[in-house]
Amino acid sequence: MIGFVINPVSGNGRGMKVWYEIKHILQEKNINYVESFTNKVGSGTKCTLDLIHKYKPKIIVAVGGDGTVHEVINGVYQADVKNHIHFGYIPSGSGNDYARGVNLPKNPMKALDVILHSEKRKRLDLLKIDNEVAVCSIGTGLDGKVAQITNEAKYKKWLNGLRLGGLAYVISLFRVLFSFKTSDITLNIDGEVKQLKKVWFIAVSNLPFYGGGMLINPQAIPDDEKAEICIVSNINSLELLTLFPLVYFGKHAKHKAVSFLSGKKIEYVPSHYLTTQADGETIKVNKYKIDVLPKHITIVK
Ligand SMILES: Nc1ncnc2c1ncn2[C@@H]1O[C@H](COP(=O)(O)OP(=O)(O)OP(=O)(O)O)[C@@H](O)[C@H]1O
Repeated sequence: MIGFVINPVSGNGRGMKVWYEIKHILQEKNINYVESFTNKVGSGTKCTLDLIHKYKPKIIVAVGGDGTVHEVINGVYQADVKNHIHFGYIPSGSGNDYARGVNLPKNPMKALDVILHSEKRKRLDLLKIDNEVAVCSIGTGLDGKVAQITNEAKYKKWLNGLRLGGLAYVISLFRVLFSFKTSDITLNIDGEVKQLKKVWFIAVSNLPFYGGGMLINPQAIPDDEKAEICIVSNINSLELLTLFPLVYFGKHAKHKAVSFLSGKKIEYVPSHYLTTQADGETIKVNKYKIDVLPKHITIVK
């Protein structure tokens, strides 16, 4: 049996249209499936847990955007089924950082084909912070604030409808950049401590992309049992603006304000509270402590 968790409002309503097309094919092919619809922010995790407990599906599929991927993966994580239930994905959002990062088709019908016919599986690491996991990235600072503003913004909806979801992050960046307060941070990676000054953000990645197509950590590999970390610090807002377009091409690496690190246990203490995003969803954090969970989820490829 295959379990589908559908976010009907993803991609400004595209999720529901995609689901109708998929459902039609599933019925035509006599595939054994169950469905569950998300009804508010965060409900994808509960939908996933309910489907797993009731039906024990072999594959659980998220139909939505990166936020839905995040919620369903958290459901699989909380159900503690490790690699016994496999994760599939049908994109109907607009960010597509997960699909891009693991090389899945962005076309929903081609993605369904993979779920129905592919025997290929891959085990991915996850990033854990407090009791939450992320599959793409966890970012603290400016990117967390940009994600928060974007998720609350009306323009995200209509830009998603035009499949220009990435542009919403650009608009939000301009909205927060000049009022954002950088932070001094004590960073501990696998026991090695660094003092960082005037940090804009720390982006911890399992997959290379975030924010709807920015190649923030080009070296990130999702099954190497470590995270890649990009830190931007010690520049002013105008310099940051010139750096920003380079991130889309992964060309920010040579800039003096950018440093890359990697590790398995990452802990940081900022001088003031900073907003955090996990896979683009704003999360509340008690402790800025990220652990890499090696090969913790199996995906359909
Ligand atoms: N029925 C619902 N009503 C309102 N919000 C919902 C509903 N179901 C899910 N959500 C929330 O919608 C948000 C966005 O979901 P998702 O990321 O899947 O779509 P998207 O934003 O269109 O895609 P992307 O993130 O790839 O651009 C998530 O925070 C999710 O919790």
